[in-house]
Amino acid sequence: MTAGRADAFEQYGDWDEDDVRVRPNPKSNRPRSKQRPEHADAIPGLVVTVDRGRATVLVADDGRPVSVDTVPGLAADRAGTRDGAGAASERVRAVTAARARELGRQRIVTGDVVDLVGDVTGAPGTLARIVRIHNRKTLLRRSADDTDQIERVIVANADRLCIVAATVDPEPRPRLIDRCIVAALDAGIEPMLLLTKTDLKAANELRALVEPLGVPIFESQRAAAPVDELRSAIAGTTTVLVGHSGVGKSTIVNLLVPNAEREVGRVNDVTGRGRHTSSSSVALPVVDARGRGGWIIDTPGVRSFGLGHVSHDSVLRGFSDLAAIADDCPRGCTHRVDAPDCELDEAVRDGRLDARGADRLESLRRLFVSLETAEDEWRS
Ligand SMILES: Nc1nc2c(ncn2[C@@H]2O[C@H](COP(=O)(O)OP(=O)(O)OP(=O)(O)O)[C@@H](O)[C@H]2O)c(=O)[nH]1
Ligand SMILES: [Zn+2]
Repeated sequence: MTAGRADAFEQYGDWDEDDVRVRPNPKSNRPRSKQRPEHADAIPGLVVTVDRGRATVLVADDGRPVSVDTVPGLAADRAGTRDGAGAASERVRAVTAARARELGRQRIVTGDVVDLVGDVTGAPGTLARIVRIHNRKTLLRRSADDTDQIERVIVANADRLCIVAATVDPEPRPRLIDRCIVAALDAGIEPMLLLTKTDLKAANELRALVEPLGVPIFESQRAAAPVDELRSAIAGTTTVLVGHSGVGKSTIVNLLVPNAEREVGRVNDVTGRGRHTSSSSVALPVVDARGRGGWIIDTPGVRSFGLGHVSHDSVLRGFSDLAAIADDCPRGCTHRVDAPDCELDEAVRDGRLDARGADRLESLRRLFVSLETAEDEWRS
């Protein structure tokens, strides 16, 4: 690495991860275009999976960025129900790409919007180069464990995190659900909960735990999965699915995207590596009953959420009503149960927080605890 490249890395190597931090980040105001004046002919694409250094990038034939609006045509095409006569923006091809050297160590993840140069035809055996990663709206991250400050990026640009948990078999792990909620809130991603196997056991306990947080809850039974409701919830968004092995995540993905298996095979065909060979995250198009599109991102490799990178404040910010009250807390207040003169306790006493608000506070404090206790893992 030359000195110049090393400097460039010093300066920009981390900007993608800094990008979604809530605290002000002086770097983010720096113009990036100065560093990357070249590649004016680059075209944008959406990274749908990354496998051993090769990204599969969807590129629209009309050169416009692939968005949720592109999904209906794309899904119809892939399902074979359309003859390819869709609007221009719906014509999409998969391009295999590797990162260009100038990206330094910046990681490319599923959900990234990138700029491509080189052979972008997507023809078999071709390889394009990724020269830029667009600013990320959100970045779902985890630490390797709770003491680790180093963040691993999981998925970029997600709007929602759908936590899939079974009411039984495997036993639900409420602390793990909390951890997922915390990771989502920290990333500015809306959490939602999908409780499966409610035909085997009712969801009451888990509901009671999560409802005060205002997290939307869906229930699914063997013969009655809420496919339409989920598709509507996903429409217009990029929704990441996480869950312990065996909870029924694949079952749901296959219901939401009837050709998902084939898709996975097809995506991997593009990389020439066959199907079912990787545990990488994959973005799949979902269309709801009204024809609106969205993406789900299945994350088979995500087994844990180390929260070493998460602060109390970033969790509190997910609760704007409580955060507004906590503005009046004593300096350095931890807002925990034992915090002296916490304004949130005062608000319960003087009625600013009603019974529901008090429940919410209790749940928030439970989330704080998940920042302070050792990590739990999804391991079967
Ligand atoms: N009774 C019942 N069984 C379900 C339900 N959803 C899934 N299952 C069963 O649970 C088992 C696991 O389902 P999968 O969809 O493979 O679970 P997964 O979360 O993808 O697990 P991995 O494939 O190991 O990652 C299968 O035998 C499913 O048939 C449900 O709502 N009710
Ligand atoms: Zn406080």
